Amino acid sequence: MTIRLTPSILNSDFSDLRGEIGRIADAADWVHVDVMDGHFVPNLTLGLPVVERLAQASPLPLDCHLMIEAPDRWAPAYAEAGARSVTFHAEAVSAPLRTAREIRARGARAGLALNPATPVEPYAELLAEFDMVLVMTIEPGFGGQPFLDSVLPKLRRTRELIDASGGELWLQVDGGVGLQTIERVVEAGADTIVAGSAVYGSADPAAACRELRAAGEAARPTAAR
Ligand SMILES: O=C(CO)[C@H](O)[C@H](O)COP(=O)(O)O
Ligand SMILES: [Fe+2]
Repeated sequence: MTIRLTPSILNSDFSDLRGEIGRIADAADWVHVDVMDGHFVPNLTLGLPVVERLAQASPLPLDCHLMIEAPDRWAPAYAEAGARSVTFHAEAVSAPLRTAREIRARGARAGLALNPATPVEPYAELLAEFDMVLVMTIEPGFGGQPFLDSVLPKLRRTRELIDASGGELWLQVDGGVGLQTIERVVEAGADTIVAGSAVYGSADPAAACRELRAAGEAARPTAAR
């Protein structure tokens, strides 16, 4: 298990997204793009036309986190727009298998996101259809919220289910992850780390990425090193 860093541009300068991604290009693995529709979450960010242009302009592959209603209808279009990973919420989707298959058929990785109060067990049998599970460690909608320790048992349980499935799924955490919390999530089994304000709240986002990666690698469970 290696640590993958997928910094979120949610709290970056939206008037210069290409430049903001450029600041982390040498220090991160992917860029996490938070798509919010003002309905599934009480915040509105950006949508398909912006993702399509970013996919062309970004030196890093796009990891799109869809916080939208009706992902059945919209998620495949994000794969077509060039996102290399498309994650939709379990709470919003009607047909998770069909939607995951439609994302994969368009050449992107398919992710399933779980809000803090959503259990993972009902999805255990579906994991083979996905490439990633995203465990939210805040209520989605806004960056800069405090990390919810209460989600850690579910994170551990998700790691167990992924290992038992024999699959190669990535386990992503999103929300309130920074130098103070990364050790906890990596010890609990996360291998793919979203960090928004911890990266773009820093004067040197690339240095913040390198520090986070070092702290994450140091916390990796011994057997995984
Ligand atoms: O999905 C999100 C919010 O819903 C963001 O990815 C997340 O909040 C990142 O920001 P921070 O690290 O500051 O919590
Ligand atoms: Fe996110």
